[in-house]
Amino acid sequence: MSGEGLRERIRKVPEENTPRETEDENDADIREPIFGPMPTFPYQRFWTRMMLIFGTLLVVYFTSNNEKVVIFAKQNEKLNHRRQEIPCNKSYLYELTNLLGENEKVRCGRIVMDSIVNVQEAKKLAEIARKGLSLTGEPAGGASILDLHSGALSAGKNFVNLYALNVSGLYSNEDFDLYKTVRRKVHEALAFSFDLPSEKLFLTKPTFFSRLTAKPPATVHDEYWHSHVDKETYESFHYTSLIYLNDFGIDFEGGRFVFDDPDNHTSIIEPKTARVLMFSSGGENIHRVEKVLSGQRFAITISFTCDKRKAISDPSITRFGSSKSF
Ligand SMILES: O=C(O)CCC(=O)C(=O)O
Ligand SMILES: [Fe+2]
Repeated sequence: MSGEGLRERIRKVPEENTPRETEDENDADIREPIFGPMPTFPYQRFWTRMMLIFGTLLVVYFTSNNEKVVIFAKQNEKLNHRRQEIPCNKSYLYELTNLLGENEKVRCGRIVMDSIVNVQEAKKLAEIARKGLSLTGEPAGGASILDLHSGALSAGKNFVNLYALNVSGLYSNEDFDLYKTVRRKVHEALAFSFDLPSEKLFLTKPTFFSRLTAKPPATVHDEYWHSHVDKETYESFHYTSLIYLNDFGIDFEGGRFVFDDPDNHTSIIEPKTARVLMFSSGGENIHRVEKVLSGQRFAITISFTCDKRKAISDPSITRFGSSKSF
């Protein structure tokens, strides 16, 4: 077909009152395909629609917030040693390498161990916490703490010094011995798990019992549910350990421990009596505690540093003889 002829046909004006669609159809009739007929395949319409739907689903998947929740340790399971190794935050790694020397490999991550502290020990620790915390009356709400090292004890919006209260017979020698025994076990387990010589790890402050309730907190400092990095909150921390002293889902509702990881991923630890959670305290372990919805949640935070200058010693009953302020 000559080019002249083709132009002539395209120029052909449709008849008056002919609807637009018809016009196109007419055009299609007149225009002969230059490259031959369009290829077709069986069920073409079906497959085209399927591809459209699939494409839409893909777009929705990649633009949605893609939340992923993993229960790292369930309340009803007993874990010997569950670990997750993660890369250390840069500044944390730098600080630890400076303190430990190039020969020590700094390892970061999280570990849950349900068998290094026994249930009986955890129950005794819970009793120590309850007795001390009850001295200042009904829970004010939010988080209350008792620090046997400094004597700091929550009292409403303030703290009082437990050792200045002169409460005779509150604790026995055995209570302090138990505290030390448990601290040593955690110290050894932590050093072993993070591949560090235990003499390069020191107890540091603050190390404290906590009680969390569903009541509104007395001050913003008692709002325990905010995401944070322990190294930023408590400067001397390099490794954090927590021993849970009662049970999620039995003694209290809510109050699960949550690691907030990149890409909207969260990893959850459900508290259970005698469960030990240990983790590196740098920016690789952003975490929070969910709000307690009912009941009272008890735990003890035992913290460790690799900086000898920040070391503290175990608490002792002799402090009851003195009223030194904290
Ligand atoms: O009680 C817990 O499970 C964690 C508390 C905590 O993150 C903290 O005291 O820094
Ligand atoms: Fe924390």
